[in-house]
Formats: sequence, structure tokens, C-alpha cells
Amino acid sequence: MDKLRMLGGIPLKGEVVIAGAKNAALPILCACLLTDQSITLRNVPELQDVRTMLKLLQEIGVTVEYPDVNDRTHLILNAANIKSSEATYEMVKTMRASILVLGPLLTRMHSAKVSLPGGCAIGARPVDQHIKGLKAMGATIKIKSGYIQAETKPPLNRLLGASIVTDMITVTGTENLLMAATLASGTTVLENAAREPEVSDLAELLVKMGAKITGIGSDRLVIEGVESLHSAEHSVIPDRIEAGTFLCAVAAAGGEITLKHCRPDTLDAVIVKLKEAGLIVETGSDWIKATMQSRPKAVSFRTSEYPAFPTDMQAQLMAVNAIASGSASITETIFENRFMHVQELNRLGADIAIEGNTAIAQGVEKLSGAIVMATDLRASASLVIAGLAAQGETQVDRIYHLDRGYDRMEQKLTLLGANIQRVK
Ligand SMILES: CC(=O)N[C@H]1[C@@H](OP(=O)(O)OP(=O)(O)OC[C@H]2O[C@@H](n3ccc(=O)[nH]c3=O)[C@H](O)[C@@H]2O)O[C@H](CO)[C@@H](O)[C@@H]1O
Ligand SMILES: C=C(OP(=O)(O)O)C(=O)O
Repeated sequence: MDKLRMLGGIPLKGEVVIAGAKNAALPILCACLLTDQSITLRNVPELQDVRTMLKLLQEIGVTVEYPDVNDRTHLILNAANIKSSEATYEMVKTMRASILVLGPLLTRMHSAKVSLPGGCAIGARPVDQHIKGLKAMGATIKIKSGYIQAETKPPLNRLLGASIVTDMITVTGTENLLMAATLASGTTVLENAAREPEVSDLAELLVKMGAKITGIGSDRLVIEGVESLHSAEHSVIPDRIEAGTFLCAVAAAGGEITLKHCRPDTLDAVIVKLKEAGLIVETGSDWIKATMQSRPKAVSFRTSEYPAFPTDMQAQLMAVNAIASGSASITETIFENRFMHVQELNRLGADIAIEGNTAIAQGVEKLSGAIVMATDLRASASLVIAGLAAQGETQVDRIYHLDRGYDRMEQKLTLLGANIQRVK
């Protein structure tokens, strides 16, 4: 199992190019299942989750081509010959986002069988809202032997437009129901829809494919179903979480970095907090320059749905708070168990206590390097940030979690002057 080893205390300096967003790329790859024509994608990040999704789509019968041998971010997908409508447990257990094939397969192929994702390190993460929404659209759904078995009803054998209000805001739930609704008979209204930029990016692609969607970017999506969708080209939006992670890295380790090919407008809540912590931030339409000349100041925050502070940035900003002056309270409102990094940050010398869904971080002057273990994707990123700020050597074990969602993070950090290596 790969590990990352780093020597902390070196300020970061230089430029880094931000990749396409994992959480936009995954639903967008699944959208190719909605048509028998080719979908051309650019800026697809080179990540383990993307490789897993492509493997799943290929098992279903999708062909994947790379028109430029030197560019793995440019793909052409074609789902003209679907041979199976199944996502197996083997696939779903390594990547929960596999659930995103359910809506597209059901609406185009009239049946789908997808393994129920289990709980994961950050929470139970049920998919009841996905199922409830598809049932409201007339699907027959049975849970059998750990699988969701979904079918459309004869004689029409099509999903039917419906008014759906989800009990809570769900990102992949909105995406699944949005994709399902594009080919349904009649109009679907999705209330309480997630407003994350990744949902909007998927919706933009669907519109290019011929879908009729209004309300993009709002919490009320209206989808008028069409008979079929067609080919389209799309470039995946830049990853706001990767960008935010590098901003936290410079806030913790000090220095001056410029992020290229990013979307500052999707990072407002994160930038506000980092400015409060002392980071000097300048932005253009697709770049961010960030300078940190002092020890960070502690900043309290609570996670919530977009446009509020994202749960996927909670662990990284907590690592900044670990070495800040003062104390901060960090409340996690989205996932019930997303504090696994606290124990490991404390092994590096942090002073963080958990009280229910709030962590109280009492900033310490210095962290000291140690061997720590990554427990989930963003927890891994927070340990790397802490390791870059710590004195001495830190080793982060089990970085397969990190590789799910970051494209060669250690290479990008090396370009910024960090002393970091992957150890096989
Ligand atoms: C691939 C992807 O895009 N992953 C993101 C997506 O995950 P994901 O889409 O899985 O997260 P959701 O937005 O669905 O989850 C939000 C909350 O709703 C609950 N819930 C959700 C659906 C459901 O049917 N029932 C239910 O109870 C979840 O357990 C959680 O407590 O949004 C999360 C919240 O921004 C991010 O952390 C993940 O990075
Ligand atoms: C929790 C995350 O991803 P996933 O939903 O794929 O587990 C994440 O990207 O931080």
C-alpha cells in the first residue's frame, strides 16, 4: 500500500493547475448512458474514482476512447450497445458514486440492478431519497439480496414525470433524479434540489444533449422529459475542493501560490474563512493567488449545503486551525461521523476535542511529524496539510483514499517546493 512521506516546515511557492472536478466528472460520465450517441468530454480528472467509474461503464457496455494518446483528460464515450444494466457489489463497495448509474439505466433501458451502497467511514449515507424519487416517477423498486432492482411499468415502460420534494438536500440524489427525468414522459419538478456547482455542470451537459431543464443552479429544477437525447461535447468544471485544499495547504505551511484553471466564484465560503485566518487572496476569473506571511488565526465554521461551507473542506480547514493562534469550533452538519482525522491530527500534536458534531480546536504553536493513517479521502488531505506544516517527518499511510479524489497531489506539491515523496 502506497504511503506519502514528507518533511514539513517548508513554505510553498509556485503555480499549480487545478484538475476537473471529481464530483462533476462522476455523474457526467454516467450521463453518457442516456443516449446511443457519442459524448465527448474534456478536463476529466485522472483519479482512481474516474478509473473505477469507467470500468463500471465498460462492464455495462460503454466504449471509451482517448482521441489524443497524450491526453487522458479527453474522452469519447459511447453507450450505443448496452449489454448489462447492473452495477455489482464489487464496484459499488469501492465507490459509492456507482449509484449514479441507477437513474440513467432505468430511464433508458427500463430496468436496472444496482448494489446498495453500505455505510462508509464518514456516515451511514442511505440512498432512500433516490429510491423514493424514482418510485414517485412510477418505477417498481424491490430491494433483494443487497441489490436495488428497479423497473419501469408496462404498458408505457417509461418513467413518468412527477413532483418530488426530497426530505433533505442530496447531491447525488438530485443528480440521479435529474438524469432519470430527462427521458421520462411528462414534466418532473425536483424541489429542495442540491445547488452544488457540480449538479449545475451535469445539468449543463444534459441541456447540450437535448434535455429540457430550467432552474439550473436553483433548488427547484423543472425537467420536461424528451423521447431521446443526442451527442454533445462538454468540459468538466474545475475542482473547487482540490483548489480549496491547496489554499489550506499554503495557509498552514506559509508561502505564496497561484492556482490556475480554477473557479474562484465556486469557492466563496472557503475564501471568506481563509481570509479571516490571515490568507491574502487575490482572484481573477480563473485564477487565485494566495499568500500567507504569518501564523494563521483560528476560524470557527459550520458545514452546510452549497453555497455555504462544504463538508468536503472541513478536514482541511481543521488542519489549518490545528496550528492557528486561538481556538475554533467546527460543526459538521452533513455527515454524522466525519471527524476521523481528529485523532490522527492529535497524533501530530494538535489539541482537538470532539463534542457531538462539533470539534473544538485549540491551536498549538507547532505540530511534530509522526506516522498517521488516512481514513477517508478528505481526512487524508488534512493529514498531508498538517504534515507540510509540522516539524520533522510525517508519513501518511493508506493513501489509496487520497488517490480516489486527487490527481497526483504529491507531484503538484513537489512543484510548489514541498519535500514529499510517494513510498511504494
Ligand atoms: C460523488 C459526490 O458527489 N459526493 C459528494 C456528495 O455525496 P452524496 O451525494 O452521497 O451526499 P448527499 O448530499 O446525498 O448527502 C447529504 C446527507 O443526506 C443524507 N442522505 C442522502 C441521500 C439519501 O437518500 N438519504 C440520506 O439520508 C446523507 O446521509 C447525508 O447525511 O455530496 C456530499 C455532500 O456535499 C459530498 O460530501 C460528497 O463529496
Ligand atoms: C465524500 C466524498 O466523496 P464520495 O461521495 O465519493 O465518498 C468527497 O469527495 O469528499
